[in-house]
Amino acid sequence: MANCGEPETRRDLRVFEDKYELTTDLAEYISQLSESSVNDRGCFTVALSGRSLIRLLDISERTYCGCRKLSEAPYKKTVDWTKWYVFWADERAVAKNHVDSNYKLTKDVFLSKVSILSNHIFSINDNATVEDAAREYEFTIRQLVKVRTIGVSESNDCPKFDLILLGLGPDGHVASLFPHHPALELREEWVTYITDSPEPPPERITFALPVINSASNVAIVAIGEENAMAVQLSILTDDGKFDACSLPARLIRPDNGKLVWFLDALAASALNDNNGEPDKL
Ligand SMILES: O=C(O)[C@H](O)[C@@H](O)[C@H](O)[C@H](O)COP(=O)(O)O
Repeated sequence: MANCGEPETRRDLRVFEDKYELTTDLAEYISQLSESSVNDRGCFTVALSGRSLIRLLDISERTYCGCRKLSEAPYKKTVDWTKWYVFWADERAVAKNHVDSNYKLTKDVFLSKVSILSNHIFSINDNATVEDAAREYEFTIRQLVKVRTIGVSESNDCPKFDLILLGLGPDGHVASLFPHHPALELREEWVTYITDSPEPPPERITFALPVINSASNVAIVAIGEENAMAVQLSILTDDGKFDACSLPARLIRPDNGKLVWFLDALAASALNDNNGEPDKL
């Protein structure tokens, strides 16, 4: 069995009535981290995952009084977007204009609405093979660590992103790190690639675990009942009988950073089963 030990972690559990309240708090959380990173380091390095997490940044299908989005007031003016550096914690190996592209989704619903400098947005090379794209992406990140645009971990030479935003799959996958996948065991690579994703498309690049766990802040955002079991199994404490490789989200334990779970009530609905009342906002 792979070495999937589980060190203690600083974790904050935020549960919201619905995805609108979650979106509002997520926007404030990101805005505050941006401000503190820019004050401390002069820039803010953030890595995104795909799908519903990105859509939450620009939730619009229902006007909801009080729902604040990062791409709108007050943040549109208060966030120092020119200091942002944007990366992807995982990306599908498809063309940038392909419907499955996390870059395309992020550009359409978020990047096109805020003034982040285009040369501060680091997407993968969609003309390369998935293997070369992963290698090139790691090389780009290594260059930015050298000049300290991206910080470096105190405990290893890994990049220390200011924030890594992750979604959660019903099988407990985060980024493109899937249950029992050899990619979970990588310790030297910062960025790796897979060609057998159980979810389409099969070819993806993804940050390796040590990079995610070297971040200053990691947020896992999960909504909907379909994620309730994965949330419960990721958060509940147990006596180590649990093979954590079967649920990659359990392996998200920032070494010197902070983990925050953003959950709507449906995604948190199974937490009561084991641990009693979760923290409720
Ligand atoms: O590119 C991807 O597929 C994502 O980065 C992946 O890790 C996603 O975050 C989860 O699959 C959750 O996706 P949903 O939130 O849409 O269920």
